[in-house]
Amino acid sequence: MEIDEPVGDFEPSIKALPSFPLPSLPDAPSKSVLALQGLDQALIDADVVHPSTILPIPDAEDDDGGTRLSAKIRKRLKSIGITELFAVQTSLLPFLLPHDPLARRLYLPYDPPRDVCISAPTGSGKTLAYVLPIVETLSPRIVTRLRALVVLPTRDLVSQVRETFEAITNNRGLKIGTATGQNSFAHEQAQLVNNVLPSKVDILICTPGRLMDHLMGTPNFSLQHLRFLVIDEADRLLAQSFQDWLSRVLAATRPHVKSSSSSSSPSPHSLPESDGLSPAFLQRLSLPDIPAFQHEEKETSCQKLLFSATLTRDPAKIAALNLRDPKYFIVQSRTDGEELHVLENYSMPPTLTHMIVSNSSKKPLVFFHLIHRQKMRNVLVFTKSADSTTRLVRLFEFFEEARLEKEPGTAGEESIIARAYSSDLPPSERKAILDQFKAQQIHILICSDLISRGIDITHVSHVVNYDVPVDMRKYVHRVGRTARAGRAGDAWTLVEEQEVCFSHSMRRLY
Ligand SMILES: Nc1ncnc2c1ncn2[C@@H]1O[C@H](COP(=O)(O)OP(=O)(O)OP(=O)(O)O)[C@@H](O)[C@H]1O
Repeated sequence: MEIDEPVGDFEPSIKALPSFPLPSLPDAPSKSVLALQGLDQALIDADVVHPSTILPIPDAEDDDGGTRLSAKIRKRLKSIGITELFAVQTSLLPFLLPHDPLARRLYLPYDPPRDVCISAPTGSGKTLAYVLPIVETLSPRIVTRLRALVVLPTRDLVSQVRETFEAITNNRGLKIGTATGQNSFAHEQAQLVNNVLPSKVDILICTPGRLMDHLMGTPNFSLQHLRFLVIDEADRLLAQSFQDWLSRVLAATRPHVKSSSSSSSPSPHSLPESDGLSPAFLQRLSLPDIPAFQHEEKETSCQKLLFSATLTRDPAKIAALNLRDPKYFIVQSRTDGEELHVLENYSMPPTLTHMIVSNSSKKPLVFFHLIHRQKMRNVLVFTKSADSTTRLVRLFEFFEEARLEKEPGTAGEESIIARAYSSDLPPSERKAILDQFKAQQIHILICSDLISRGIDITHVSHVVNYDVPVDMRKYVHRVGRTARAGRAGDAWTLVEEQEVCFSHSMRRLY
């Protein structure tokens, strides 16, 4: 008989003993939870945008369609063939161009703007994502001050970004300058400042080395009015020291209040006499008659915008930037609950990638065969150095000559033209070669990593990694020269037998 079973009218006198659950291990945290541990909260709170997101730009004058762009800029975009905003632009524009006109002011000393980090695939339109808000915000300015500084790793990228700014401003209104060291220092100084007009440009696009030269050696060159500091290809620039360029630039955007006991005067170039002072820099003046100046805390209005397809997640490097309440945007496809994927991997366009294994002595022939077999034109080829670039061009020309001479049925066929693009060439020749490649007079451009980042040549339909890139980051930027702005493209990697393991493990990490 069971002890708690009622017998007749009697209630059981003994109840069953309570039972306790058997001990068990707690559930292991999910991979995505583990991946988030130790990460910056801002990164965890990132807005993840799907790459296929677009926003049409309406034709009507009085309807911005949610783009937050003025009718003038929308008209300008249409005239250069841009009819919709890409994913990175749809998320960044509303953030940088708030509805409230007060929040779009040039100076926001009491309510400074949040900094922004953007990770989006190669060719996804990051340049316009910062050019448009900068032009919109600065256009109403009355006097010219240096208000937007765009830092890029190479001269080629500086001229490319300048072209984009010029296409949007249509060479009217805002003044755009560049500083890359391509012209003499005195010439650049004369373009940027003079004694009457402290700044002759509203927007400066530059490389970090030349920026440092001007910061230290150009009188009246000041960053006190900066409203935007853009660091494009941020991971590469953050890895470069250049006389500690980043901390010096950041220091130049911030006022350092002079202590009343200090008798030292500011350095000649840090506080231009003839320039009007920005509100935050007013704190540096000792004005005994107006004590309020010293008590009101004003922050610099400079908003930092960091862009890359391979944005660093290294907390130490990000901390060095001293970001203000940063907002992250990540353009990447994911399904719900795939945070791990989002946070651990690089953003890549849907480029088709292939791998061919060959031994090193046959590599030039395999490459030659690949070009002909696939009937490739508009090809960008990456080698490991300027030397290998020159060698490969010679070999290719030699094979091509032999083919046209000896192979039956090639009579009258046009030769395939390959050219080297390397740091050994003078800038004017490099530009001429790039222009010929853009005009499709050169079919194959063979280069080292010099143009693996940022360069936008729309018709590149194939990328060949003749030499395996040293890491995944380089791989992403190289193959990102094709399949840009939603176009088709493919990438090939020639892997030597002894590199197969390395190549596989590198791509598995991706
Ligand atoms: N909304 C748009 N509509 C059509 N084309 C666009 C749009 N936005 C950008 N593009 C074009 O897409 C191409 C790639 O843009 P961009 O060079 O800004 O890419 P990116 O994201 O900076 O790439 P990378 O990481 O390689 O530097 C350019 O030719 C640009 O003109």
